[in-house]
Amino acid sequence: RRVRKPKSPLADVPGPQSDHWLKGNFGRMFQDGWDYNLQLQEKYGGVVKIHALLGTEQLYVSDPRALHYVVVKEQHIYTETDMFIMANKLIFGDGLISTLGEQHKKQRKMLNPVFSLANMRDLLPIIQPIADKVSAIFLEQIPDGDSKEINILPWMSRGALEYICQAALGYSFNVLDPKRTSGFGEAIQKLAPSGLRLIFVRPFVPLFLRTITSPSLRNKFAERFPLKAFQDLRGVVDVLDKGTRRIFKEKKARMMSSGAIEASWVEVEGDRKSGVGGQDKEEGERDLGDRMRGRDIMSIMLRANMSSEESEALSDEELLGQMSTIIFAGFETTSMAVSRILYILASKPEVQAKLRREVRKAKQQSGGVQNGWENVNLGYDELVAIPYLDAVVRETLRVYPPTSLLNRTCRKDTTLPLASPIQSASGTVMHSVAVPAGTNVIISILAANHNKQVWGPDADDWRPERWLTETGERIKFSEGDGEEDREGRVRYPGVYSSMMTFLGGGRACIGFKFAEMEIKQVVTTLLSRMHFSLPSEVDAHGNKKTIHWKINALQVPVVDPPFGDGVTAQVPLVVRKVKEEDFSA
Ligand code: HEM
Repeated sequence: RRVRKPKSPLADVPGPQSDHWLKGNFGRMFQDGWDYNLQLQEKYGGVVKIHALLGTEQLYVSDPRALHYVVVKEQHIYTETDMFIMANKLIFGDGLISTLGEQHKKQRKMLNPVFSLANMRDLLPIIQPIADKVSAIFLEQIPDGDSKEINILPWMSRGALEYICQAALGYSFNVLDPKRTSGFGEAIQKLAPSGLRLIFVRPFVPLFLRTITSPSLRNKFAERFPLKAFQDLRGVVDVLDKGTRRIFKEKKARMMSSGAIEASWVEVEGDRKSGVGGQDKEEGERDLGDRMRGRDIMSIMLRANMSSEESEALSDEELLGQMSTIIFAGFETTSMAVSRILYILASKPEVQAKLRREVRKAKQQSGGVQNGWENVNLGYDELVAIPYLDAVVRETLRVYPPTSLLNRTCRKDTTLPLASPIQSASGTVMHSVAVPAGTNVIISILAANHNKQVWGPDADDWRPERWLTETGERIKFSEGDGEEDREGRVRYPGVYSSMMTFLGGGRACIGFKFAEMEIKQVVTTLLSRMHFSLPSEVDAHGNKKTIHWKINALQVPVVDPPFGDGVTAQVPLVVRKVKEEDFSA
């Protein structure tokens, strides 16, 4: 007699057939998967059954009410996957992205105020010179009265790294000067590629490490693990760990010796006064102690921790874990967003001109234009108050979210209610989906941000005006709960405006205000001085040089053959000094 295979608990959830015995549907989803991801939602609805690695089944979720359950209402049931937590612990130590439950909550409680508006206002003028430096690097390369094609991607990436290192650690690692970059700066730049190469093997690596309970034995195994990407990553992590530990020790010692924990900032005079650091400093590294005056995230965090109740304070290991976590989380995401905005502006000259006009107006109104309006540095409130800039940034982050897919594991049998019913595989109408414990859930930020029922029939179009009233004011949006609002529209539980780019709930992006501030500062600085356009090169067969944005695990912009190899990440744009006509194109 033939033994019947037991029916899968997800059997009735609609979804595509598997494409491959090993990769399931992951090949199409994670490699240049833009169309595939959007079609999944269009064809099957807000909850889709997909085939993951080795024939396992997962849920692919973009319905607003279902996502409200996953990230807010039942976030304790849908936790980060074991592999994610384990791999992050190995890489970053005890930071926010490596902890769960009460420990994670305690860390968030300590860290949320560190990213307050007041701290952002304080940080902005300190990091303005970075945008000025990037702008100077571009201008130096352009011959007088001419233009030049520049691959902006590495500069956006180096700029974002400098931003996050200065803001997080109060240190410069000179990454904008490739000849003098410190070992620490180089290590972080390698972190993203080796981390990404590991995405496909990550599910298996920690699985076997997890079975080893002794930490020292686990380390021994990790040391000998025969995979180059894994070993590269370990080398990078080692440099990161040593660097952050050293800086942490210096700051803590300074703070203890100054005894000014309660002060709004601690006056530090670098190595001279504290007598720590200095001797260990690496080539190409600069302590910004005097300029930062304790306003960097690590110092703010240390002060907050020292003055909090013992039961609420974090251990030194937990504080340290936050530093590499914040640097990693805030680096490639932001640089990809700025690159995407500049690419869009290059392809839409009329939008670029309008934005430049708005920026000029804001800078002129801000005053102090004796040295030229383009050199005026806007304060935090002035910068975030430019409605069109805000609309361009938000619309880019909505249509092209830098992280498009996230993973969770459901820990207890439960049910996902839906805002929009779906048709089951057997043809019935489903208003909710039963989710058995152990099911992996993919949160599709991309599909959520393109949901036509929420964003309208033109959801796929990049249209900044959707964020503005007819008179150009900013429309006010509130956080959603997956229910209908008074106008009958369902909203997502994103940190703001129904947008899932920064997620929502207890594990939402803690650095979203910082990210938006940085993006806006870089864009306004560059746009005030330069004009960007797409490459116009054409080969003998009439093929035009084009940039193609692949959606893999992260976004990867490449140049299609014959001009590029279709693999190497790059964004070549034609750059020249701004002219009067560039305000009215
Ligand atoms: C455009 C830029 C950014 C985007 C799109 C973005 C997006 C996200 C998303 C989707 C998550 C949730 C990840 C998950 O739960 O698996 C997240 C978490 C996080 N982000 Fe961001 N992020 C950005 C910039 C930043 C910056 C600049 C910082 C730091 C200054 C930062 C720090 C973090 C941290 C620490 C977490 C972990 C939060 C937690 O688990 O409690 N991010 N981010």
